Amino acid sequence: MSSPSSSALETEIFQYIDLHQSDFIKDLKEWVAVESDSVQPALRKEVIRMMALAAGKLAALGATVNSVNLGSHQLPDGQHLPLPPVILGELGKDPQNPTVCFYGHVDVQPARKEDGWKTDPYTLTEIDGNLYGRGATDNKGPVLAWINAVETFRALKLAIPVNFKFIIEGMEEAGSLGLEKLLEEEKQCFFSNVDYIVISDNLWLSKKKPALTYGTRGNACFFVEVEGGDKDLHSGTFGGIIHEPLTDLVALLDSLVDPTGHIQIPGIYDSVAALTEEERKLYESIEYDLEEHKNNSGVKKFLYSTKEEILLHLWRYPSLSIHGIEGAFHEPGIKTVIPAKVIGKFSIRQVPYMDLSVVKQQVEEHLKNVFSKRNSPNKLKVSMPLGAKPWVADINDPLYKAARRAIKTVFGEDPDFIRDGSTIPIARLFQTITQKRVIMFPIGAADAGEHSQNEKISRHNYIEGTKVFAAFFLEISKLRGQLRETSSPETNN
Ligand SMILES: C[C@H](N)C(=O)N[C@@H](Cc1c[nH]cn1)C(=O)O
Ligand SMILES: [Zn+2]
Ligand SMILES: [Zn+2]
Repeated sequence: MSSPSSSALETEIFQYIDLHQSDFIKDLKEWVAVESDSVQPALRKEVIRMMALAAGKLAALGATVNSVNLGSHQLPDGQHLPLPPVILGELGKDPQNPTVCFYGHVDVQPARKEDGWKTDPYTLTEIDGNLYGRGATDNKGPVLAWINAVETFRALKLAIPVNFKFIIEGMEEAGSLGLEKLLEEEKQCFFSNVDYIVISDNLWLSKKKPALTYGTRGNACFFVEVEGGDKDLHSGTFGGIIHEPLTDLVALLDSLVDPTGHIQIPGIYDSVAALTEEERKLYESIEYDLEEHKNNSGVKKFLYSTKEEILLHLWRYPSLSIHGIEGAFHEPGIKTVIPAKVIGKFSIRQVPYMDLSVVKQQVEEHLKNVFSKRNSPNKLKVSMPLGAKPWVADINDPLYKAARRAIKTVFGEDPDFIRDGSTIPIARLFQTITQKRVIMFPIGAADAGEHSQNEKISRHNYIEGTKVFAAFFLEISKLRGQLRETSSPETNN
């Protein structure tokens, strides 16, 4: 065991991390090579293979690993698919030490080279200090950064100042299927001695300035199905004499949001929390480069032109996005067909205090109303296959202070305290079911390209991210006593 003074200890740890960069990148390359896409059923076996790889990595670290079988789930076509196991890992059981549980996911969004990737999405490739590959930031890189930090303590034979627990899943991108039930089952067991849950699955607001996240939006995902006859038809033979399902669907989708981004569903904004003066001030002090964000997105113009309006509309107002149409012809070239059945897919990112069941009812009523005015004989079906609630934390929590100090040590500046427009479905459930406080500690930069082509993590963010987690462990150990004294989390809306 080595017991140098705190800053000497940090130096020793950071030097080790710098010297082992290539090993850490090699591990990320191995993980990115697995096409663990949880969205496409045909790739489920790859997700399961990825879970085994992650379990092996934790076991090699010395952790006790339990891969919990979650059974199977049914797809809309009736097919049953096995759910990947959830990994529950544990390392260290010193009752004097705080216990921190890290949550992450190792499934990814779909990616194909033909979508416009510069490099093969499943071959981690370094170009100009950036490591390109699907899952590099979302979320394999951050999961490995946490593991690398633990590994560093072990390799240096340092006393680890915290007990670790890990919960790693493989269905986050598909809505964390099966995880809620597991939390219910484990709240008195695996989670009973956990002091905090840490998630590193979102982004900074800037390319360079680190951030800590204290809120995310929820997401209500909808399918709207319009069905005509039982088969596709020739548009020359039937075009002009029938009510076309896709025409109905386009009208329905068009009724959802106006060109200014305002959602057209009656009542949808009724429960949105009013903006407080304190909040507005917080927004004013955040460093945010609108032009940089625009460049990251590749679009020419945003719907709003000031920093405050943009942040408000990303973080604390709802938004509606249309994602796709199943059943519509989408290949290159011409096909003069009238599809028999089409399913529109859209989602509403919701915020406190919107209620998911009310949102569902408002959407259904609105779509039925628009549809009824078309006098179409086609069949309309509306469903909400996924509903995740928003999450908000208290930035005065001691763990946020510890994270802030770790960031200052590694990056030399204080973080921005931000919210995030995206959703981590399990965050809110961790709070409500396990009654544990959750902190979001991102290491990905704003230009990481999550869910997009050419997703990446910079070498800098991956390596400094590993250091910041190691520094965080040391900061957490200084909180001894404070963690359990504070009250349990508020169940925010
Ligand atoms: C922020 C996180 N990395 C992420 O990408 N989450 C997804 C989760 C989700 C929400 N609805 C369906 N899946 C997201 O925000 O889209
Ligand atoms: Zn993610
Ligand atoms: Zn994602």
